[in-house]
Amino acid sequence: MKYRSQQSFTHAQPDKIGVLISNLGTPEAPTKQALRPYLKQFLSDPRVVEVPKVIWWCVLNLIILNIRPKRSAEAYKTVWTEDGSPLLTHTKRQAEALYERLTRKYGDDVVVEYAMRYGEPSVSTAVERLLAKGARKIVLLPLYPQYCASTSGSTFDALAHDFTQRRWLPDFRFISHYHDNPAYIKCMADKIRAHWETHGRCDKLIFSYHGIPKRYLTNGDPYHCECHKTSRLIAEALNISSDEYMTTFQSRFGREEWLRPYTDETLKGLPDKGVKSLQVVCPGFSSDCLETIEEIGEENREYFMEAGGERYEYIECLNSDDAHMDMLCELVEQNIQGWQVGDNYQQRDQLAKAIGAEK
Ligand SMILES: C=CC1=C(C)c2cc3[nH]c(cc4nc(cc5[nH]c(cc1n2)c(C)c5CCC(=O)O)C(CCC(=O)O)=C4C)c(C)c3C=C
Ligand SMILES: [Fe+2]
Ligand SMILES: [Fe+2]
Repeated sequence: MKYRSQQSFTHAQPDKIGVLISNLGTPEAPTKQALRPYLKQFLSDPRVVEVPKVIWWCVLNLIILNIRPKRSAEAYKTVWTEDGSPLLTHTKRQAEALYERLTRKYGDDVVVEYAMRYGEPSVSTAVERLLAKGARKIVLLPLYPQYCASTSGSTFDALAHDFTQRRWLPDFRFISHYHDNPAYIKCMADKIRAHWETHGRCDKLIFSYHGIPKRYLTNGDPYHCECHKTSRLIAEALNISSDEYMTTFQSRFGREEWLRPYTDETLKGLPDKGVKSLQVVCPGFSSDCLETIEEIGEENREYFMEAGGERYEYIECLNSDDAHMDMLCELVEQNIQGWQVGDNYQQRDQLAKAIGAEK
């Protein structure tokens, strides 16, 4: 059979709403062996690396996959916990917290799953779980506040690809971004304000976002603009002026030019300009992960202090903070408007009886 059927379907099954949250993905373990397949899957995605296929196949397989897994494994070792990868742990907790909130309001008419775009549980695994639980309407929420084709777009591709092999397509909704959602901006501003209340203020606040090749911006990706808009809105909510904060881009990969200013170069240069104390926050990451804990929390701290900085504080991501989970729950609710839960059940059951096809 070319198309997979809905194995679990019976006429007596009410329609449920399936909420699928996702994040980038992470290796199975902080080892060279586990990094290789993870990086291969990730960096083979044409949404991530937009380079002609044959050229990129050679670069990836002959160079990068022979060097990078060892280096990345060392970095992952520094953030790995007893529960595993921080990104996976936070995403799991977020799914649980979201489920708790949604079931409080909608009972068992709503089911929640989480997925990793690269690695496990994959988008297909999560979809299978949602369908098995009776989801007939699916809302996909990639946990990237700012839209980028390489992240949010790629997650959409994975979902769409999964359904190319299924007979029965549910109703879909896709939350492509929430970079200027007032509740998200408030969460970020409150998190920073709470940090100020316990630690006081520094000379500057740095908003550091994951970078992308500059070429993607010039080819029309809205990511750069959305990052700047997020920073501006958070700054407005905090009532700080444009000389009290900066937007920078981190995690450069490869040789081509990425979005500027680069976080590492900026931090190395600030002490000479008289900026001796910094607070750094990463509004583009909904969960702490390698790129925030190790790169911002450790590596960039060293750059700044070695260049003459005196005080450096990293402000954690929203993770599964109550305020963040309330905000994400509200976002999901806004996007399931008009979907009546369990609505088709009775009609379908009556129809099935009428045609004698009851199961
Ligand atoms: C938040 C949005 C992200 C964008 C945009 C993004 C783009 C992007 N990333 C790479 C290459 C790598 N990224 C890696 C890790 C990583 N990236 C994101 C998020 C975005 N990436 C996260 C959340 C993580 C951390 C995952 C974790 O397990 O904690 C890595 C792997 C680590 C390493 O070897 O450095 C690579 C490689 C490219 C090329 C890219 C281009 C658009
Ligand atoms: Fe990345
Ligand atoms: Fe990094």
